[in-house]
Amino acid sequence: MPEAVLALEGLHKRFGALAATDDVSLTLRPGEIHALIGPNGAGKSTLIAQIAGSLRPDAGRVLLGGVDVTGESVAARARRGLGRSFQVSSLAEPLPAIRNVMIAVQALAGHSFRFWKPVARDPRLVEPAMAALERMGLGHRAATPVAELSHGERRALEVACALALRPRVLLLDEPMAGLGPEGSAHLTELLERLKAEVPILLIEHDMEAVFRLAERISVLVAGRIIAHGDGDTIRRDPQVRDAYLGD
Ligand SMILES: Nc1ncnc2c1ncn2[C@@H]1O[C@H](COP(=O)(O)OP(=O)(O)OP(=O)(O)O)[C@@H](O)[C@H]1O
Repeated sequence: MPEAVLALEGLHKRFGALAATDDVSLTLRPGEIHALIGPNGAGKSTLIAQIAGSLRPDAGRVLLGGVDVTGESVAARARRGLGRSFQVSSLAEPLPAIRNVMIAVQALAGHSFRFWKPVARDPRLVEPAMAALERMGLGHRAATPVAELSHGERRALEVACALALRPRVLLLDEPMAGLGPEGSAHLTELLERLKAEVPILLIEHDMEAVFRLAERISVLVAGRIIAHGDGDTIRRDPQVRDAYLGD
């Protein structure tokens, strides 16, 4: 079995008396989508914050490519290849799609871009930004301001911004949120193609997308993983039906 690109080992996080994360362990392997599902308040955001580095666990470890990053900052983890998209859009509305991706590329490259040539024409920014847009089916929308993109195109653009940082692991927080069935089906197709290149930890409420995309699913309820397995195992699990899926 290939080594996990991301591993969570026994993560605990308490807020006062509440165990928001209660001994959570999971792995993400190359080439897979591992979905994390669960009802509102289950602790998904708390868990993501511990993976990304904005929240320190009380106990347990986060490993990226086998390296313990539990004590590292958000920026240090991003430099190690942890890419993420956000539940709330962080795009610059008036700017063309490609400029948003270029800003992400520039952030990765840091200071090396100063005083070289106008940023807007710099091939070191334009080429990787265009490549990321094309991977998300947005090549033809490069020059379009974000404000004119559809909701589905914006979600795809957010993933393109994360991809431009050449992540080894992608953390996607509800990428289907607010998309209709058509938009969700389109993004599902794009993610299906993407997973061969970048393994994805997918936090998602859209169960059709989850069952279609995920090799493995972990179900989080009240801070604990109550079930883990492939789609069929999760669908049939009586505890999961009770706590989350219903009949
Ligand atoms: N900073 C905090 N201080 C105290 N309690 C918190 C804090 N952050 C989260 N919680 C609590 O921890 C629990 C888990 O919350 P969390 O936001 O992680 O769940 P979630 O699964 O992401 O929910 P949703 O799907 O609604 O976003 C909730 O009971 C929440 O009220």
